[in-house]
Amino acid sequence: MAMYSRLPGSVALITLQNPPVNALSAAVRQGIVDTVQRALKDPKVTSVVICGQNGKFCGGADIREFAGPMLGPPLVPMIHAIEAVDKPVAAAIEGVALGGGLELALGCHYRIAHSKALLGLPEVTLGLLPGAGGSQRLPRLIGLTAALDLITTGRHISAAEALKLGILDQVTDNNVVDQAVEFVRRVAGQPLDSRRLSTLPCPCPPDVDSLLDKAMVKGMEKERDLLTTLFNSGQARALQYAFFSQRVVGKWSLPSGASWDNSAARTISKAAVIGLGTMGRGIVVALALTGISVVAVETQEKQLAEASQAVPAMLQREAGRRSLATPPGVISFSSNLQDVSEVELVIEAVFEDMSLKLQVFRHLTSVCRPGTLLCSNTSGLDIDQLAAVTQSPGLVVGMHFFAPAHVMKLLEVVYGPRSSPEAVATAMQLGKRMGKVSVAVGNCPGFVGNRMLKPYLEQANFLLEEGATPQQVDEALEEFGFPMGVFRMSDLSGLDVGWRIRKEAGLTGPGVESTRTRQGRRYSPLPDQVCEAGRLGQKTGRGWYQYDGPGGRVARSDPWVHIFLEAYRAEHGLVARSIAPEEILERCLYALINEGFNILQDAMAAGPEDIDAIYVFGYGWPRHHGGPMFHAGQVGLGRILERLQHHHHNHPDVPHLKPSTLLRRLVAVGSPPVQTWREFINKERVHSQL
Ligand SMILES: CCC[C@H](O)CC(=O)SCCNC(=O)CCNC(=O)[C@H](O)C(C)(C)COP(=O)([O-])OP(=O)([O-])OC[C@H]1O[C@@H](n2cnc3c(N)ncnc32)[C@H](O)[C@@H]1OP(=O)([O-])[O-]
Repeated sequence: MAMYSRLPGSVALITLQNPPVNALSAAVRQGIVDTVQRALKDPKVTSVVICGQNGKFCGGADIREFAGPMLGPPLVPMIHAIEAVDKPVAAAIEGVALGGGLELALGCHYRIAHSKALLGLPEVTLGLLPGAGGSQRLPRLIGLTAALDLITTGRHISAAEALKLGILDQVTDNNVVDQAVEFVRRVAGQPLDSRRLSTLPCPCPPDVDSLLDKAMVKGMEKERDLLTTLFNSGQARALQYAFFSQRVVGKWSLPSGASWDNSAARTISKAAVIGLGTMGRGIVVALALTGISVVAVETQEKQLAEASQAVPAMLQREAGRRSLATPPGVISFSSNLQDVSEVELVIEAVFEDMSLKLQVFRHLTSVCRPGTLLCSNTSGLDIDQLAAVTQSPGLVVGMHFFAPAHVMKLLEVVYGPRSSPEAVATAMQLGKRMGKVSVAVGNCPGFVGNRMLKPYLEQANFLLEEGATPQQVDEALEEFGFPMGVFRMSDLSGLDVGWRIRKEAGLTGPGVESTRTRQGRRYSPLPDQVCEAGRLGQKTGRGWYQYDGPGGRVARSDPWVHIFLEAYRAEHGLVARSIAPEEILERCLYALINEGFNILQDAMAAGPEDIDAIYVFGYGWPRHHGGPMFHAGQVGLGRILERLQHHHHNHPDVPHLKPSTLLRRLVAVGSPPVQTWREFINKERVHSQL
């Protein structure tokens, strides 16, 4: 909707009304068309101001409408009509003017913004282009180079930057509507031709040839054709899904019925971090950046001395990167666990070893005030076991950060069977304050992300046994869109991490027989043998690849690995075959997706959006493929099921390839869209089908 009012002094005010961001829904567009007409017809009105309700100008086209048929007046002619009005029209921009919101403002003759407003054309992040004249008006206003930067990056810019670029006519710290009204009163009666951006020539740099000039003449038509193509593309659907899944996960719910809207979070102002290795340091920085006072504890003196040098430098760098003032003096370092007695929340980030973590939790529960939340940054250990040694098991949750913790956006908040809704709500809210995408997940080995990673890694190793090279596997995955294939990623994270976990699980180590079947299923000892050869990845300069030296970054193919793989295959009587990239993708990705279905079935994630957000924000899953579960829907659930059956038939000793019951059930009911799975799963659970 849009509200019309006449202000004293012949100014018409049009207020967009569509909470929370005044997106340009069909009703809003209709409202704008009607109210602009009214202002035009009213002879007493000499100028018009368009603003948005509740401190937000406009968040753009209504993304929720993209999935359905186009209803109501289209955006492009509506904006053209505003530009053609012969009374001055100004946009009063508060909060945001993004996408179609900025395009609407560019159709107005003047733009006045509040100093805190953000502007941008983020369509590219949704797989679209600024298709309501933005790709045409912005270059005409600020030149090709600056416009291309904004359109291709989709970045949000401050009002100050927008003023400098020439997008805005005025920036104010005061009431923006009042300023805009005063502005249009002042300019009423002045000629408007030079303010109609779509009619202006484009200020091109001298080296742009005449071809481009011609292209600009047909720009509006080209924009429309390209937008139509993009609207129908799978990538745009995936990117729009990713936008919403990021928001859906914030509305968490637990099987107990506790959820974001019925559980109160505590606001934390004082926290402690125990253990100042790589993860602990990152967590300290992430907390400090939100203005929380942090007691950073490390019992090993050498590590403490190093951390107290490194952490302030990290904090300063990260604050600079985010254009924030470094919060002064919020971190205190200590070697004494006793010093955490006054904090409201503790995050334990010691070495991933259950007995050590248990020891820390026993200590914490005796040192901390009653009511202190105790969190563990474990990447897969049992939260319930940790809770069991404390006085208040309800106040224990997992906070699984991803390295580097001050940079990576994902946070898995792990609830155990005894975690209280308040503890989950507090951890979720704290994550949000730290700028993370927090996802609530159940307590199972590896939680969600690492649990799904296991079958993925396993398939990659089996593919090496069967004839692939690490490069071939990585290339197939990188071609799909991962920034790094599985072997390059493993080299980066360190091969000893998984090795230690396999040793603890009794899968390898002294006394374990070196066969390719362990604990009743196919097992590849390849990664263990690479570690036994002292090759732990980038940190040792050798792993699945070779590097220039320890800590080297550039992966190069290593003849040692090829000789090693040949010898391994010969020893086990395996005949190498040529493996197509399609098989590599199917085996790695479908095994991972299948585990995703198992996780949904086990209620360890509330819905497919949770899994997809985890993979996009924590594991480099290409955003333009939406996430593993969304991708499954796009490939077709029937096809995924059929291929899993095929691979399981060929490898019956690999349980991860056995299609999950949930996948079968979804195919049986006609493969409904991913957005409906949550409801389907809940119903199936009620009827005990899962
Ligand atoms: C022909 C067309 C061409 C045109 O060029 C195409 C476009 O304009 S493409 C569009 C280009 N525009 C963009 O890409 C801007 C996308 N939006 C954003 O970047 C952020 O939402 C914004 C910065 C505006 C606010 O951030 P914040 O304060 O952290 O708040 P938040 O993020 O949590 O959102 C609050 C609620 O608003 C909802 N919602 C938001 N925007 C839209 C929308 N356009 N539509 C519908 N809904 C939208 C959001 O889902 C959430 O809903 P819920 O049910 O409460 O979960």
